[in-house]
Amino acid sequence: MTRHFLRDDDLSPAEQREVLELALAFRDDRYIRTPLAGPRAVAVIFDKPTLRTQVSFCAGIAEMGGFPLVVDGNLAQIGTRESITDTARVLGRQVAAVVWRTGAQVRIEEMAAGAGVPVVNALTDEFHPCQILADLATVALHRGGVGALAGLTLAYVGDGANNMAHSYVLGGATAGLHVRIGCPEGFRPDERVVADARRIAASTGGSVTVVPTLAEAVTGADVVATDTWVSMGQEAEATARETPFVPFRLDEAALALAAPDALVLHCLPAYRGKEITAGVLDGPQSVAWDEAEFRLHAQKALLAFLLDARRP
Ligand SMILES: NC(=O)NCCC[C@H](N)C(=O)O
Repeated sequence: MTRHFLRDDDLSPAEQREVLELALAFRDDRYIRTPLAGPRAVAVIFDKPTLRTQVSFCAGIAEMGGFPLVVDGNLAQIGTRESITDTARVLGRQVAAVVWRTGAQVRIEEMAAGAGVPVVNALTDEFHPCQILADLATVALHRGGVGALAGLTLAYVGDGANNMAHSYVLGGATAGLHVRIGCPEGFRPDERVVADARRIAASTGGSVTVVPTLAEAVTGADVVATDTWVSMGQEAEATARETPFVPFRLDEAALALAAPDALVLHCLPAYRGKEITAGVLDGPQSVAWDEAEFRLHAQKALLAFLLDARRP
């Protein structure tokens, strides 16, 4: 059966652990698995800006023996020049897997339905599951392994309605984390995603709570995360998207509420002085640079898992 990674809960808790263990192993030895040797091509398509995601997928695919075929979404115009379904059928006959950064989640669902090869979500408006794998692997590295994740409290503050928040909710629940989202009213996560995550959390021992203040989210947390207040595609609303989030800025006073050794995550790009202060992002508790490195290891682990899962 062809496996896809369109949202965080496409991996079961056991599968997520397997991928995270492999991500840590790839950190120690970049060439332990080369499932794309041949080389086989992987299409890596971007309908939105990218730096980390493009570099980490391309470097990772190359390190696994494959060929990263970057497709500029502006040229391909998927869904406009050609239907998503027709594009999926064409790509599936030519490449080993499809990695796509696009807008609405339904677009990547349509791609997965027609491709016949693994499809990976490299960020949509709704989810950013590859980033959460990198985040979880980073926390595991600093907290004594994948087995140490369950039971930790992760606080995310800022835009609770964006892709990162949704993926923290789902992927965090899968890992058995207690996920606390601190966000303004009007920027809360999708209730359906929260409900799905709570169902998962019931089996992993995790939990999901959405709270209206930064302090309620961050106090005592083991991990504190934030993200831009203006996600890609929301640039026109940038001014309106500032005032409601100011009380949710991750600054030194906010971090002082967390556990004394709390780790700070930021998926980057970061806007110092907006959602996070320079002192926190560049400070001793920040693991944002390990997190950026783990995009590479985690995505290699994911691709290796998905490509293996296809073998009878
Ligand atoms: N490291 C990344 O891939 N960054 C993701 C940026 C997430 C942000 N919420 C956005 O959608 O623009």
